[in-house]
Parts: sequence; C-alpha cells; structure tokens
Amino acid sequence: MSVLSVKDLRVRYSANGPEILKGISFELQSDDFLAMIGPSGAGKSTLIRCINRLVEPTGGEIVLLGEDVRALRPSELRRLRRNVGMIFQEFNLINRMSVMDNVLSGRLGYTGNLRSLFRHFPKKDIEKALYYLDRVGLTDHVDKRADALSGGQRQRVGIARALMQTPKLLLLDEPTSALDPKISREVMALIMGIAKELGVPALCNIHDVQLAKEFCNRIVGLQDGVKKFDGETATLRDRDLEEIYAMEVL
Ligand SMILES: Nc1ncnc2c1ncn2[C@@H]1O[C@H](COP(=O)(O)OP(=O)(O)OP(=O)(O)O)[C@@H](O)[C@H]1O
Repeated sequence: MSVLSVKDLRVRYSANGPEILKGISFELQSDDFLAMIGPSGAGKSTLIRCINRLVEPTGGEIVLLGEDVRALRPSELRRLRRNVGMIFQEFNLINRMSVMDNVLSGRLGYTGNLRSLFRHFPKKDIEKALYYLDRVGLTDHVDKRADALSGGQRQRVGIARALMQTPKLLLLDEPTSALDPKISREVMALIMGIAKELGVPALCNIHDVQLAKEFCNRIVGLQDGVKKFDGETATLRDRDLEEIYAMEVL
C-alpha cells in the first residue's frame, strides 16, 4: 500500500532563483525503508522537508496518508504533522532538559496548551516514554541532562522522541552523519528494527551509500534536483552510482 506518493515535485526557494527540485516523482510503500542518496546539494533535505511542508513546494503533488499535503489548511497540517516522526542529523534536543523531558516533548503536538505550558504529561505518556527509552537502551540515563550524553545516545533520545508521536511515517534527515561508523551502524540497525516492529515506513536521507545498501530495501538517487535511480537496493549497480555522483567526480 502506498503511504506517500510524490508526483512532479518542484521547488524554488525564490521566484528568480534556481529550480532545486526539477520534477521528482516516487512512491513509498507501507513496508519500505527507503534511502534517498545523492551528492551534497542534490536536494535531499529539500525533498524531505516538502513532505510535511517545512518547505513549500512550487509545483507538483504530495499525497501522504491519503491527504493532499499542499492543499491542507494550517490546522489540518498540524494534525498531519503529528503522524510524521522526524529524526535529524543534529538531534535537535534541548540540552538543558532531561532525557525524559526531551522524549516527552514528542507528545506536545497532542497535549493541550495549558498542559504543555506546565509540562504536565498524563501518566500513560510517561509510561510510554519509559517504554521507548528502554527500547532504545537508555533506561539508565532517563534523568540525565541531554548534553551529558554521547552523540549516539543523543540520537537514541531523538528516536524515542519521534516514536512518542505514534508516527505513521518516519522521516530521517542524515540521522548518522554526526556519528562515527560503528555508532552509525548501531543507530541505523535500531531505527530499522523499530520501524519493522511497528510496521512504520521510513524515508531516510543518507550520505553513506554503504549504510543505505546495508539497511534500506529501496534506493532513490538524486542529482542536481533530478531523480537518477529508483529501485530495489539489490538492483543498484556501480554505473548507477557513477551517474548519481557524476557531478562530484567531475
Ligand atoms: N533555505 C534555502 N534557501 C535557499 N536555497 C537553499 C535553502 N536550502 C537549501 N538551499 C539550496 O538548495 C540546494 C539543495 O540543498 P539541500 O540541502 O536540499 O541538498 P542536500 O542534497 O540535502 O545536500 P546535503 O547532503 O549537503 O545536505 C542547495 O543548492 C542549497 O544551497
């Protein structure tokens, strides 16, 4: 089943600026862990940010969970965004807050304004946070400040926070690029395992082609805003990679 359908997606950041995405189309199925690869500046982050309209497309269509994303009003967009868990390169944690509070902040889209103002969360949210903290291996770090953790641990907090939303889609923007190779592999294995367990599809921007091949069942390759490859990981050949990364070689 298609969870996300993107058709002829186009983006310009300014009216007279260059076209950054030049008509991208692809589908994400409910069991996909899809890697978006391509050289720096190809438009991977722009694309992922269009899906929940952190970036406004200039053309094309995005249908997410049956809804036409570009047509949504602000309140409908907020509701749709709750269904999308985002995991970022720089973790985006609040350093002075505890691990637990960072994870609970994943529920803010669901909690009433007054409750979130006083950071008063229902007991079931706290139980859920403890469950996910255990799942990502951070049970012993619940009360620590976020800035007392290593990079890999910080990304685990980011994963637990995204899961608190009960997402129907995970968007991962370079989740491992701030981590060393060993920890990157552990974090990718964790995200893939959880996505499978929960039956949630994922779209992952990733620089490291080796990691993409190891953990993702499908690969889309972008170069300069154009799709150069879209297929099962096993079908990606060296000459496809040469085409995707051609500009870097030159
Ligand atoms: N807010 C913005 N305003 C103007 N141009 C932007 C903006 N964000 C990105 N760009 C430009 O869009 C192009 C694509 O950037 P984007 O970050 O989407 O690529 P990327 O493939 O994710 O690259 P990287 O792997 O380096 O993160 C680049 O030329 C970049 O300079």
